[in-house]
This record gives sequence, structure tokens and C-alpha cells, in this order.
Amino acid sequence: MEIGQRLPPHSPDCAGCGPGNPAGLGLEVVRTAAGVEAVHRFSDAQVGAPGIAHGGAVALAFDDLFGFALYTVGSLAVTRSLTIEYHAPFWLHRPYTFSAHVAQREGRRLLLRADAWDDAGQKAGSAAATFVVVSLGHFAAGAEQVMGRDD
Ligand SMILES: CCCCCCCCCC(=O)SCCNC(=O)CCNC(=O)[C@H](O)C(C)(C)COP(=O)(O)OP(=O)(O)OC[C@H]1O[C@@H](n2cnc3c(N)ncnc32)[C@H](O)[C@@H]1OP(=O)(O)O
Repeated sequence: MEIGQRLPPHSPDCAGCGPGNPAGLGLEVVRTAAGVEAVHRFSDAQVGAPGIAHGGAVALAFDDLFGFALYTVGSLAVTRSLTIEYHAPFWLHRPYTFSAHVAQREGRRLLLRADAWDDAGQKAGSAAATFVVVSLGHFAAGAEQVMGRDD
């Protein structure tokens, strides 16, 4: 992975980054020297209080970006815990730069950190997460359910 390279979505329909999910955020994520980064504008579809992105949508952006930071260490892992600090409102339609990196690894635990900045350079949010490394088999049950569905 080269610096500046656009990274592939987790799946075509991923709520965070899948280009085929009209209800998703559609994050576009690139590799940076330290980790990964995405510039994102929340839309009316993610509104909470008038004019402000819902905190859950902001958490989705952080969680999904952490999923991309995994590419930098080549481990398959899932979110075990996620903590968000909301420093300021995330205004709809305004660009925010999210950046994330893997800070530490202890056995199966990956500790990840992220920040989000508005277009004036003010920090709007930060996040910390513990991801736990899993095998490919972790995703098998879900994939089988999707394949067997006829609705
Ligand atoms: C293909 C693309 C994949 C990437 C997609 C990324 C998308 C964005 C991220 C997501 O949305 S992931 C989806 C939301 N997360 C989940 O669905 C995870 C649900 N939880 C689980 O499946 C299990 O709890 C989990 C696999 C995470 C762990 O279960 P295990 O039984 O395998 O492990 P265990 O509970 O024994 O814990 C493993 C290690 O983590 C440690 N640990 C667990 N929780 C912790 C915690 N909260 N803080 C610190 N350490 C923790 C635990 O002590 C232990 O350490 P050691 O290995 O050193 O003994």
C-alpha cells in the first residue's frame, strides 16, 4: 500500500464505505504515512439535532475508519469497544478530516486511535477502540446467512 492510495471498501454494501449502500456514509479512505484518512461531509440522511450529524453516524465513521487502519497491520479484527469524544458539533455538509492509526498491539488486542478535524483546523472529535484479531471463520456464519436469504 502506497501513501495516498485509495483503499478498497470492506464490502460493496458496507454501511461505512460501501459504494452500493445508499443509506451508508460512502467513506473514501486513503493510506497516509501514519495510518489512514478520510474527508467526509455528513448529509441530511445522518441528521440528529437540526443541522448537526447524529452522534451514532459520527461513531460509524470512526469505527469504519478503524476497520481501514487494520489494512496497515495486515490483521483481520473486529471492534470490541469504541469510545468517542465529541468535542464540537459535526455540522452537516461541512468537510471533516478523519484520521486513524493502530497505536499498539498486545496479543490479539489492537488499540486504535483517531481524530476528526473541521475545515478550520479545530478538533471536532476523537476516538479510541479496542479491536480483537479474529480468523476468517469469524465472518463465515454471516456470509452463509446472506447467501441463503431469499427476501
Ligand atoms: C472483512 C473486513 C473486516 C473488517 C470490517 C471492519 C468494519 C468496522 C468494524 C466493525 O464494525 S466490527 C463489527 C462489530 N463488532 C463485533 O461484531 C464484534 C463482536 N464481538 C465478538 O465477536 C467477540 O467478542 C470477539 C471476537 C471480539 C472476542 O471474542 P473472543 O472470544 O474471540 O475473545 P475474548 O473475549 O477471549 O478476548 C480476546 C482478547 O481480547 C481481550 N479483550 C476483550 N475485550 C477487551 C476490551 N474491551 N478491552 C481490552 N481487551 C479486551 C481479552 O482480554 C483477550 O485478550 P488475550 O487474548 O490477551 O487473553
